[in-house]
Amino acid sequence: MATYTPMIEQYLRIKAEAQDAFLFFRLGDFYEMFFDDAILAAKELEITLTGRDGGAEEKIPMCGVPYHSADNYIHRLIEKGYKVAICEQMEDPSQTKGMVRREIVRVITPGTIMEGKTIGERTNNYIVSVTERQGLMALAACDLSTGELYATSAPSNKEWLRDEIGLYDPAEIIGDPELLDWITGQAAPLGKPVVYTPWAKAKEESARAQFGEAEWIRLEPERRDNISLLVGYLSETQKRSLGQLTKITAYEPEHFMILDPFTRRNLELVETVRERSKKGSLLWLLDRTETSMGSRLLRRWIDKPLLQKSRIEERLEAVEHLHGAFILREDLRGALQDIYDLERLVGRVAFGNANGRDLLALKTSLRQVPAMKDLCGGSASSTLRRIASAMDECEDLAGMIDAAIADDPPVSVRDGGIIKAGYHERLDELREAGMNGKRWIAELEAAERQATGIKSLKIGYNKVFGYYIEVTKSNLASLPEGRYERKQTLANAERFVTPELKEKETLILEAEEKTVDLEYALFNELRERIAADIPRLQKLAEQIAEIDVLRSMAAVASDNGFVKPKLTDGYDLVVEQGRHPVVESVMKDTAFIANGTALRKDEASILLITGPNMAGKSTYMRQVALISILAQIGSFVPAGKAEIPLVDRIFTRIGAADDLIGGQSTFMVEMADIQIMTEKATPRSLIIIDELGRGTSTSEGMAIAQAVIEYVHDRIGCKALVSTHFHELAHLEHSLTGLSNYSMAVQESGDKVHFLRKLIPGAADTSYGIYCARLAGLPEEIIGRAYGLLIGLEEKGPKLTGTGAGVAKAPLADVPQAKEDAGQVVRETAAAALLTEDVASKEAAAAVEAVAEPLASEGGPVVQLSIFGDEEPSVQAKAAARVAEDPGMRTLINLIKNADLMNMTPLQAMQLVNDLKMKAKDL
Ligand SMILES: Nc1ncnc2c1ncn2[C@@H]1O[C@H](COP(=O)(O)OP(=O)(O)OP(=O)(O)O)[C@@H](O)[C@H]1O
Repeated sequence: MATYTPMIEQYLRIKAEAQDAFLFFRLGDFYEMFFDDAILAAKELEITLTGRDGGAEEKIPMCGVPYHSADNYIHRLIEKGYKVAICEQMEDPSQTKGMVRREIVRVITPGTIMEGKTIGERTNNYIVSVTERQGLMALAACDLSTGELYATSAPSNKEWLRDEIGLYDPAEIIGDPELLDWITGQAAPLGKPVVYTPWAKAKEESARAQFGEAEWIRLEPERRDNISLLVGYLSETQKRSLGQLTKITAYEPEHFMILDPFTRRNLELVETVRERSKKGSLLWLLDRTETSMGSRLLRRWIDKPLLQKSRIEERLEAVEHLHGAFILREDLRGALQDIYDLERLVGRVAFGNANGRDLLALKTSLRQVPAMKDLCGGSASSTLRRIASAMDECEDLAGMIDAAIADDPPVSVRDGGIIKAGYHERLDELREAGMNGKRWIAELEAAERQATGIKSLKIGYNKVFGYYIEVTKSNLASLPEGRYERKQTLANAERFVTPELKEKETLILEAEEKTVDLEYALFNELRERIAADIPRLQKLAEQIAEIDVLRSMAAVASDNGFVKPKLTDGYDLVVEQGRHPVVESVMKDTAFIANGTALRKDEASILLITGPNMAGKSTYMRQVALISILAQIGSFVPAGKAEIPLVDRIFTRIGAADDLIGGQSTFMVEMADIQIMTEKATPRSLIIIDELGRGTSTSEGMAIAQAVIEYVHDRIGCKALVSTHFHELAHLEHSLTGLSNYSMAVQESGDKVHFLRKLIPGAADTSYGIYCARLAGLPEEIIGRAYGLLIGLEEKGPKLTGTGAGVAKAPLADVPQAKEDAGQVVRETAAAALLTEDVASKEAAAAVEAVAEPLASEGGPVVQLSIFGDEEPSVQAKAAARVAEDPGMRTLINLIKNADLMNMTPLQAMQLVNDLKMKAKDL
């Protein structure tokens, strides 16, 4: 064991308390790091790694950052997902004999950081704690910088937990290790890198004291447990009062529409799928708020659309009035523009790091409240009047700040200049003494100049020598002997002091020191006084945010031609002239084509939408979901008219987010989503599936698509929009009474296709996939070849399926040649497979034939099996005969033959497809 110096021993003792954090160990004007911390920090922060003698033979790795610029380094580490423990000197080294006592004063973690650019102004920064006890899962989400704390719980269900966590987009998650393990293993698209800390130390008593007995006992036991844990973690890391946490906003999950993280991403509610930017999302379109608090609240509303009609209508009522009152909107905007981020200001007041400028910002904000209150109080909206009447103007607090804080206070609270003259008698006296002293010095300077005749003589001040008389070398001869004591020699001047100057200096410096100390004490007193009123300020911040959001929604509605939706308790969703709000807003040169939607219980609750690529299917389906969400957050909607039933959950299965999922195949993800949908959807849900079944072979994909659609129709009975490339599924309209075929209209002219973006009744018969490939700029050679292959395939298949019926219509000059080529390739491939020694290929080829034949003869489902064409029949027939002897093949054939399709449930059909696949694999 190495023996270290006492200081390194002290370091190691303290480091043991903060194993998972960088320990910033204060040594004079630096924070130093040692050992592994130093090696890693030097790399992460790109600072020099040095060594220090620490008593052992080898030097200890060390690096450090200056105390004054530490914040910058701390934020860089936090951004990279590390924690930083700040260890300060707890005693004045000049007054201490031996080693200075040091302690960790705060552990800064990604989820508890209060300031700096790590936390976006208009976004929350949450730490989430998760627990599970006796079949119940609980979650609490806390933003220390704003003082928000949300709590909820539900019967144990990991998907629920994942969805709920997704809403908060936390920077840090603490709690039960098993739950954390599961969450880390999830592919759920959490927005930013998350720090996970298993945590089991609860502080129930502190939590109870923090929120008060009345609030505490109202909470369910599992929520109490969870919050006790969170408070345990916060007090252990923050080591100070958490005065900004004044209330717990508990909520029941079933009061809000459920949107899983994939749906939120697919619908680009708060960020876009590709760039993950706010720009281009629904939030971006809706966010015309003036305050950061408003912006954060709007996001929470989008995250949690309401399910209670009365609450939605309350919001709609306010939006409607603001929509029609341009002047009121503008007046409110004017007032809101001068309101700072009250929530974060209050957070800093509670945390003890608010400065003079923060308090001035608080005062300026509070000064706007009376005008807002008047404007809302006098409006025609009962919702706005209700908010206004509950608003506390906090005039007393604004008055206190106004009386105390100077008009232009410095950033630091320790250097004086922060308190106004006239606020405190003793302070005024001390300032006067200081001023008098300075005046005396000015007079002395004039007198000395006169007495010595040296015009350039001046009296100056520095921290080391205090006040001095400075005389240039050329004038030294004019200085009388005796009275002047030499203190410092410069290149071309000498500095002196006199006894009377020293005496005055003591008086002046004493007065200045006392002034600064008193100012600091007075400032703290005021800050604490305001801290005692935090709940009032937080309530006010909420009301201002709400007005800001309602005003913003009205402005968006007015500028974008939205209308007020009619909410119903019924089933039917009927939209006339609906538009996709974001796509419409970014379209510059062309107009967005509006489309209606009618999903009715007794007519069509499922729309099966076919149509070419690029025709606008995804846009249309997303638009229906967004209109529902907008209506349920209390916003107007982009439509001519809309009747919206309350939707309890929106499921989306849209390919765009697939690239986010690591480790699982697109198809498996699709199936897992569908599985959750079949389990969780209710008749009040809305399902949106884009290109169902596309992740697997055409035949299986189509079978699954049909089975799923039937299940949604027969078992769930909810509203659904399904787009598909499988035009064959159009026949479902005959067997499913609640399904209607629709397609996106296109117009062909010459070899061009025009997308009309209009939803029309009836199914489409082509995909124009290759046409779209050409639009995307693929080389003509590939396009020509693809058309050729397609035509070759079409002519050879047992039945023409899916894509490409329209291809023949495209008059491409090189099609005949391409077709010829394609036929040749197909022939060669089939022949090669059968004639080589590759047994697997031969058998596969024959198996295809063998399976196809009985299916065709029994009129079973049509399968796209056109890869071999009908050349070389004798070779294939021989191979088929050989394979038919195989017992495995026979089982497979029998399975298909005996399948009673008419009496199968959709899930049984899926099971059958799966069994077939397994059996085929074994062959
Ligand atoms: N109603 C509309 N009015 C005007 N332009 C539209 C409309 N709908 C879609 N578009 C434009 O068409 C483009 C393609 O739309 P979308 O992605 O919805 O097509 P799609 O049919 O889903 O295609 P794919 O099957 O290839 O995904 C959009 O990016 C948008 O710019």
